[in-house]
Amino acid sequence: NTFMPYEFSRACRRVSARLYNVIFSREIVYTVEEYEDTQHNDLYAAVELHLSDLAAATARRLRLTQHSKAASLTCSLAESEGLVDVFKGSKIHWDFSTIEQTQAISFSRETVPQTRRLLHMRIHRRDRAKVMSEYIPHVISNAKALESDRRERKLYTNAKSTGWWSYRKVWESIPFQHPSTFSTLALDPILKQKIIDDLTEFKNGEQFYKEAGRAWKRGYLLYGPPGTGKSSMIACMANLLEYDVYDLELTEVRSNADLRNLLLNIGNKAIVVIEDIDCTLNLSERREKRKKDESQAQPGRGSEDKDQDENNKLTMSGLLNFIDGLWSSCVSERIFVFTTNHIEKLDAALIRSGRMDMHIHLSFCGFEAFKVLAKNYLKLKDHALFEEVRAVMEEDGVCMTPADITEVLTRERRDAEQALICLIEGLKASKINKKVQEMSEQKSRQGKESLEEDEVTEEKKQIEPAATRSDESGKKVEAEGQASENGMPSTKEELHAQVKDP
Ligand SMILES: Nc1ncnc2c1ncn2[C@@H]1O[C@H](COP(=O)(O)OP(=O)(O)OP(=O)(O)O)[C@@H](O)[C@H]1O
Ligand SMILES: [Mg+2]
Repeated sequence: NTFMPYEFSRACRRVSARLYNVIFSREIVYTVEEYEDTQHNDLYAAVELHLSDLAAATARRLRLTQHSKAASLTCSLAESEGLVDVFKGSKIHWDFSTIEQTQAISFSRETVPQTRRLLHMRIHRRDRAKVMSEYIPHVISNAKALESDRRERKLYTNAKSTGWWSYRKVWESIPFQHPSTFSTLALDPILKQKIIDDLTEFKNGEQFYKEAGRAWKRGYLLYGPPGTGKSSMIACMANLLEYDVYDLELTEVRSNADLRNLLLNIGNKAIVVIEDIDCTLNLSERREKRKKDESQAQPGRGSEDKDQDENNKLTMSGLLNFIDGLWSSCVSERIFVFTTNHIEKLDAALIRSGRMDMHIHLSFCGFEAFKVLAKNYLKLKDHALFEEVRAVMEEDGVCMTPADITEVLTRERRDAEQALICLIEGLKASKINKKVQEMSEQKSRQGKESLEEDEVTEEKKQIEPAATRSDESGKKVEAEGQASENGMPSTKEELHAQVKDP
């Protein structure tokens, strides 16, 4: 410093370093800094995540981090530590370093940390093009995949919409931790495989949907009696695809605008669920009820608000647009699942292909499905009583839902044989119950018909002269006599007695 001014020595160093690089070194060094000005550099986070596993396996000094939202730990290189990543035959050297900043001045609201973190990538000159065009995109996509694996999945439900102030937070969430997976789901193996294949194809189908010009979304309608595993299957889907679940409670949605707002706040990689759609879909009835409630609550409100009410309603077309309108295509990788116990009650427009692409019927437990339950609940792969279970299950009229069966197996799980005996008894009883139910339904149907006949006769009585009337009533008594001679039991006890002792 005494003999050579600082500026001159710095210029000399620069020139000599450049000359050395040009003449001798074949390396190129890229630096990825955590913050560029005050902006967080996404590439830094991607590289750190990409190198995490490699660092854990090869580096000797590491930093361990647990982010509040991440499910697992992240390993990263410690100060001055390095590693070598190999990509398509090229070696990529990564080193980590930090620079202590004496002062961090920030004019924006974001604060810049005092320590600047840097990752240096050293590559051979000949690999420059390959690294830029292939390696860096590979690092980014790998980091994305890792991030979705590691992040904690959420179960969202729509908050009650009470007015404009609730727009800011339309979904409330808790961590999604349902243990149901396709290996624990009792279902016919062929159907199960078909569903898994369909879901996997959907997840990997970004290119296909783009080329076909379709929005990257798919709809599943799950229908069947209560307790056949519809809700469980949604959990299985979420666990297989690693998507968040948005459980949409339609009864809390006031208008189409609210519904659209909810839709816009759903991220990608999401399963949007509407449970028991047949119960929540009676939109017109619900609307009337709400209007009535509101007018009761505010008696001053009169017809001048009618027009406004018309605009503030949830309609079927609003729901159809929610599923496949233009707005629904804004975010990709989304699955819609509706469940119902009564598919016949649903509007054909709602369940047409394109909205509900796959209709999945979940029904009573078959033998193959039972084997899955026996394995999960009793740890049994085979047993001497299995054949008897199969025989009873295949008998006509035997029907137990997986939920009923899991109840028996849970109760008797300490003694597997006892559990199977109870199950066989339960299956046999279900047959009797079903017959009793059918017969009582038949009887109530007949009762209704005869009531209608009575009404017709009553009307006739009023029209026809008295002489004819006596004839008709005579015939009717005769007909009733025949019905009881046919042996139709009149009380429930009689029905039971007949079924047990035919
Ligand atoms: N297919 C199945 N495999 C394994 N367990 C099942 C299955 N179906 C039902 N269960 C068990 O029964 C319970 C109830 O099932 P679930 O809630 O999935 O039925 P659901 O079809 O959604 O009924 P609902 O129509 O009443 O909503 C679950 O907690 C699960 O333990
Ligand atoms: Mg359910």
